Amino acid sequence: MPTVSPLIIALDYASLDAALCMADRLDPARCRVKVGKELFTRSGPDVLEALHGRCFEVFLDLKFHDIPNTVAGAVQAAAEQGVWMVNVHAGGGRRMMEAAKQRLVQHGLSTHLIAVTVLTSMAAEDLAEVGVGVSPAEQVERLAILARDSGMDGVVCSAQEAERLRALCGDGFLKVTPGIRPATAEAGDQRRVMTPAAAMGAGSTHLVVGRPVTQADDPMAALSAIEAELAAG
Ligand SMILES: O=c1ccn([C@@H]2O[C@H](COP(=O)(O)O)[C@@H](O)[C@H]2O)c(=O)[nH]1
Repeated sequence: MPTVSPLIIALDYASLDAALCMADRLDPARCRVKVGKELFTRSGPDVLEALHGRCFEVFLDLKFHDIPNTVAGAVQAAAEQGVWMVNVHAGGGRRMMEAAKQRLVQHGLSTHLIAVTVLTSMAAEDLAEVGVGVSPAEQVERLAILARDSGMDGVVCSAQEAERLRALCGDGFLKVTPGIRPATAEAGDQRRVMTPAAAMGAGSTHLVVGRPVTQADDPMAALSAIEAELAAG
């Protein structure tokens, strides 16, 4: 039975064993899990098989960004391994996103396909350094509209932009938000952050949480505290 929880726990570990050690403490009825670049580069597809075997729905967060044909093939490969969600960079452009979507449709694959807008680790000054002279909010909005018009099921953005995107793209357009930080947690390298309850209130559909749970002294207590915060609204 798929979970109704909005929580996606980022399994950012350097080995398959360490990731599965955490997964074995988590309950697939209470959260989904995310496999990112470090873990996938170390473990390869074995990690997907192991997590699926434990009944988790998996977000494969590899943020594909390449020419359309290459990204379409990568997205197809991910979907054929049964992942619940996969992503590309919206900055790859309309033709890249359309090719990826078309490939899923052609092969009858129902994996959610979303696009990264502006990384939650980036602030206005970071954007300016790479030649983007508008605010993160404006750039997110621009890329979210492009992603929607290119057939994406949603975007990765910060919760700070979720309310605006809900108004622009509707409730059904997924707003997957990393940069989630309980009030007492350190931001670390994240720049556009929000607490779990505030993020849901702003219109996030899914909350990606990594270090506040995985690096906590008591990860399960940290997860329970987030769930309690969400239940209290
Ligand atoms: O814009 C983005 C896109 C992806 N991420 C990923 O989410 C988690 C966040 O982990 P924390 O430890 O909670 O900061 C991590 O795997 C990132 O690669 C993101 O943070 N921002």
